[in-house]
Amino acid sequence: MAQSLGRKNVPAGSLIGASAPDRTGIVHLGLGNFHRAHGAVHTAQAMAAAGGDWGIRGFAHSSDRVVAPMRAQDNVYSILQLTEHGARAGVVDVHRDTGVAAQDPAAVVAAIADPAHRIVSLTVSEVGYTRDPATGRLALDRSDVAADFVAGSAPRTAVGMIARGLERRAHSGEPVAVLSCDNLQSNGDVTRAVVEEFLQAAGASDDVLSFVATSVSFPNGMVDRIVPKTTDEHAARVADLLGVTDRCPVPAEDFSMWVLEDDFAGGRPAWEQAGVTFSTEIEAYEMVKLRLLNGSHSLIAYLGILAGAPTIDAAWSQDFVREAVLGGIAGDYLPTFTPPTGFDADAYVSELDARWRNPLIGHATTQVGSDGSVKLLQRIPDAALFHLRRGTVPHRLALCTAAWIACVAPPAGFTPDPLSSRIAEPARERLAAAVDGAVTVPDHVRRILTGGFFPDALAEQDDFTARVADLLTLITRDGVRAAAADVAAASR
Ligand SMILES: NC(=O)c1ccc[n+]([C@@H]2O[C@H](COP(=O)([O-])OP(=O)(O)OC[C@H]3O[C@@H](n4cnc5c(N)ncnc54)[C@H](O)[C@@H]3O)[C@@H](O)[C@H]2O)c1
Ligand SMILES: O=P(O)(O)OC[C@@H](O)[C@@H](O)[C@H](O)[C@H](O)CO
Repeated sequence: MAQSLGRKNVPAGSLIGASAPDRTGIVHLGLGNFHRAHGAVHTAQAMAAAGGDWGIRGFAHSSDRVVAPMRAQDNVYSILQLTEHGARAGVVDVHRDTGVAAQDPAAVVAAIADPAHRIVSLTVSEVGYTRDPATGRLALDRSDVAADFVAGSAPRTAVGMIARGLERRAHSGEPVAVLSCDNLQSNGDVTRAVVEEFLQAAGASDDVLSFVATSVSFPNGMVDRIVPKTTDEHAARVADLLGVTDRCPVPAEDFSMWVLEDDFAGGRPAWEQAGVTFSTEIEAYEMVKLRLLNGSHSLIAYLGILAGAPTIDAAWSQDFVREAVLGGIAGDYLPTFTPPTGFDADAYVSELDARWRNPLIGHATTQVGSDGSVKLLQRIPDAALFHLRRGTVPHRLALCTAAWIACVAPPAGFTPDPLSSRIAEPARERLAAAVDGAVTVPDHVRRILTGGFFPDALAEQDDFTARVADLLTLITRDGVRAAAADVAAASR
């Protein structure tokens, strides 16, 4: 049996970038697969190029699924890079300490307050920002959020932990950047807004509010690397390639992109020497990523799930999925924003084609389709409103919405493919309550679209509601291919 991976057992030539020094300069919340394959890798490469005390103190939110195996192997792990031409593996050694936030929230607060830490980075998922879907503001009425307002209580939400950490840090006044690496439009601005809303609701002092306003930066950024969940096959592949056993490897595509606003109040690693782009056009990059990639990803996932496709590449190989997605990119998404300077849409779409086609990635449609009630808010309403306000209906955005409803809140009498039961949807119970007693598909759809799951501005658009209802009717009566065919015909 192969030896276990550990700091003293890193196979020769396999280290990605540099090992971090013992001093930590970054606190990371959301120690999952994406951070380990993205921010951590770019940081290891930046330290190889220019040094720096940028070791990472990483916290998972509530489970020790990643932390326990990482600790057992000195917090090193491997990246299994999966390309169409084969796989290769490398080892990352930048986490100097790991923990579970829910088990020790005081440690998170203390780490954020510690002046040695100059960046607090986040991959807490779209759900972790605890926002109200209808308003986009911090959901003050949620019980977990409200519980965190109580002075002296141990915070449970990510926003509560960040706010309490900054409140304590205000004593030293040391500047720090809070860096969201989640798939949210204007992710830095959103993070600042929810943290400041928290502090105001919790009665923070003017000194604290002023410290956060002037000495804490919240850079916006676009993050991109497809990083699926780890399977036993990935671990076996790593053992073959590296000759050691890794209990928590991370599979990833070889593509990686990170575009950041250069606004780091406490300094930053030399990421510009490690493949990261610094730009003043972040919003445009976010639009490209969140709409063309993520929005399309959701459509591929829900159409695929309804057609019984377990992975993105299996769904993407079906003509009706490709036609709907490519039509959506050209007709529903590209007209809605001005891309960054020099952006080549054809090249970008060709690259997406290759990335989605990659058979080694095995990205589960149900992973991409999970948390749709929160993820779709980034991917559908603003783009849909762009068209609806000009008097046209964005058919593929309506199709994505109908397919999501068919998967997670199916109308009475319709049973979606069994794959749909593997979708983690935090709003499942609230959706079921909203549609309880609905007698027709249009009534079912209206209850969801006006039930606080989407912004009011979209809920008011009767044409959109009607089109979603038409398409959901087709999905339930004639199948998902018939609905996609109807969209194709309507878009000609
Ligand atoms: N996986 C990808 O391909 C990818 C690509 C780009 C961006 N992202 C961003 O990274 C996020 C995480 O993806 P991942 O692949 O690491 O997932 P993951 O399941 O491996 O990790 C998710 C992390 O988020 C934390 N988390 C989950 N719910 C939370 C909550 N309510 N509050 C606070 N923390 C919470 C968990 O503790 C975990 O550490 C995504 O939601 C997305 O915003 C992921
Ligand atoms: O991150 P997830 O797994 O919650 O959602 C899957 C995708 O839509 C998305 O994460 C993409 O894989 C990613 O954004 C690519 O950069």
